[in-house]
Amino acid sequence: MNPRYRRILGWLHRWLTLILLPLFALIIITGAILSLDPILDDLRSGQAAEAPADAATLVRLLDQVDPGHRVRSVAVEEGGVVMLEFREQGRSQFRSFDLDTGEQLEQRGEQGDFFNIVKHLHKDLLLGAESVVEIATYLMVLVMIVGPFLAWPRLRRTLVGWHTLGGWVVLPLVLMVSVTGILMSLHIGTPQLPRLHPDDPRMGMAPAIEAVMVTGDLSGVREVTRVKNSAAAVWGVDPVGEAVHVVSPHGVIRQENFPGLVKALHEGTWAGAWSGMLNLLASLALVGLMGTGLWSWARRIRQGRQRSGDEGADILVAHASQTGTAAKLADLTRQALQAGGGRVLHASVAGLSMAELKGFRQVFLITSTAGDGQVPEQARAFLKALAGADLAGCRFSILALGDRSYSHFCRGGEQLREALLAAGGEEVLPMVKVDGDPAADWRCWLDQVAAQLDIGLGDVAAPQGDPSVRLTLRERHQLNDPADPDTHEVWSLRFESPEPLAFRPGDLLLVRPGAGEPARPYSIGSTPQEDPRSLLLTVALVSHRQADGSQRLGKASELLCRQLKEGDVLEGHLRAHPDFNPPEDAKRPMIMLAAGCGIAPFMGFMAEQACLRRPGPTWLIFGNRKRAGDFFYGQQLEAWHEAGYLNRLDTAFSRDTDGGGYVQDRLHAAADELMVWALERDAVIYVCGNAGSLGQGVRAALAEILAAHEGLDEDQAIRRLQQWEARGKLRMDLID
Ligand SMILES: Cc1cc2nc3c(=O)[nH]c(=O)nc-3n(C[C@H](O)[C@H](O)[C@H](O)COP(=O)(O)O)c2cc1C
Repeated sequence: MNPRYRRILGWLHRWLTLILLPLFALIIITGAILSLDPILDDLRSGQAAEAPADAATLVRLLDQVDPGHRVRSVAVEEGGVVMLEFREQGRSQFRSFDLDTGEQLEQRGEQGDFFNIVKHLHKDLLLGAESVVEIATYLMVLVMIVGPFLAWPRLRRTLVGWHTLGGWVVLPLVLMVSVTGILMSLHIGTPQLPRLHPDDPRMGMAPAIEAVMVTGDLSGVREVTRVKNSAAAVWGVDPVGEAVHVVSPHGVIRQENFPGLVKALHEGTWAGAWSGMLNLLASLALVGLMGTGLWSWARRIRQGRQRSGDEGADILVAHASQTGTAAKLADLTRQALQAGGGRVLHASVAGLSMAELKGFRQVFLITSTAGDGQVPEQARAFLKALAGADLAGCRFSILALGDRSYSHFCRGGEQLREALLAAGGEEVLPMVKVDGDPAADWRCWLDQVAAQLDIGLGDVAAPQGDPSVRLTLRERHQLNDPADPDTHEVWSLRFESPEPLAFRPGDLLLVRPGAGEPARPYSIGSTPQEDPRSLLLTVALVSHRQADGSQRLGKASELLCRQLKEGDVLEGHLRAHPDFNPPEDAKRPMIMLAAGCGIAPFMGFMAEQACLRRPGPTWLIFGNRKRAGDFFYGQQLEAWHEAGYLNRLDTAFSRDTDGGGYVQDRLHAAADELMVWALERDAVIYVCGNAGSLGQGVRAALAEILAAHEGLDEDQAIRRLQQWEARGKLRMDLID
């Protein structure tokens, strides 16, 4: 379906239910209670007699036992027994009598008033507001009809899966109950009753039967019930056959169709207890559908909002981090300030709105610099939003992490500072720039922060530095086809450490190609679960075209791909990258989107998956140029797929005819499935590859798919993605 229409329908389905929830719930729950009436009726009445009672004998019995005309209903049962319902002090009393002798046989009490009150609540909210109930019922039917347009029924063991399948299965039943309610309110399919007045005297049961005997030649009676307070319906046999006569002070009308299929369907009386149970089932199904729908909606909102810290905090510690250092320091800052008595919230800038920023007494921002003097990927949208923002009154301080060996030292921090000042923010502490290991500078800055806030510090945990490692190159092989000039030169390298290492797949090995050279991070694509001494790297040879047309190779990648020989030793540092490790919850599904050497960390994710037999499902979309020339680790990936460790494997080879295009094209092609994984199963989406092509393409594709699926406009979808990023549901490890 056209995404726009689907968006509108999804919006209607959700918001009508949310807005009218109390009304819907009241109508449905009272309906469920009322559907118990025919069930209880069936249980409390004995077997209906095959032969009707002689009308004259029944009148005689009624005259004898009900001279005051207090009986509300009469039912003729097997064995010459007549059950009469008396009304006494607002309660129903059921008494059975022998038809011939008039002797009383049995007596039972019943909460008659209860059903009456519930019925009125159901019909007019006890306020005479019939039209409100009618309109709510129309809208409820609209919500029901829209449901099936939003998703096909498929067996999926998720909350929304059950909601969708359940909605399809019970649709005819719930429509029957609600549409018949509407028809009744429109008097369609209901019998023509005599015109009754509110002050009409109430017809006694015996006079009603007598009236039908006179006008309709009634011979036998099966049942007499009350109609609209004053009239009575006499069910019996006349010369034409089985008949119902409605008797009022205005006369007798023989009914062909009483109470009519519509009413019988709505009230569940067309097949006694069975039809009542069907109606009860419909009501319970509606309660279940509302419950599952609301729960999944609330869960999605929660998914987007999670942050760590205090509710109603007045101090914000925000981070903008590429490889996790700033995030770790920001969390330690939060802990220290909280322990000192501050009410502190820690969040990534990715999920922060401008309005929110102004709500804090003070904002402390820890940011690193990435790429070639850029803000980290997760801060790009934030930086853009600052451009048009009014942050007058927002008091901020920045700790900028960096490395002097890069040409734009701490440029990321500088850019954010300039943008905050331009938006009217007030800088409280002068910006501190950190070169390399941030532990000591951060500790000094933290003291300044505490002094500025005038709060003490609790126990301050020292941030762990990056441990150094000595690795021996054991094996290196080229992943792309060297004979194909269309492919990039990419190598797979296996290193060995003399002692076991503590790391996780997705952590980084920092490699400094020479003294004074900046360190370059490489994702680790192996798992200590398989071998804690072994590190797998996937490295693309970087080459820049210089002004004179010659090629210059990236120093770190040249060292790894060309200069290092098998058996050579490499010194480096291990850096934890908690934002890009497999999810802590082993059952949580992972969606891995990789382009080119972006496959690097996922080899480790998958190795761990296979080693630990992790139960969470996995889905990899790998993109490159040519299947024949650069399907990196293709055999291994297919083997994992066949063995069931990789549940779904999609490929996109952009230069092959029918190769599947780009990763984002595969996302669009599998949009429905993607939403099931992301929204219903709460999968984590990992993206690794080039920032420009893969990063932007995937971001745009996810926003479009989310917008169409969730009924969001473009801005809302982008904001939702930012929230996903802020809480680690969408994790990007991109290279400029
Ligand atoms: C790929 C890469 C590019 C970097 N570019 C710069 C830079 O241009 N200027 C700078 O001062 N620091 C640069 N750094 C250093 C980081 O800002 C620094 O290591 C910081 O502690 C990382 O923090 P994070 O883990 O929170 O991203 C770069 C680091 C990496 C890995």
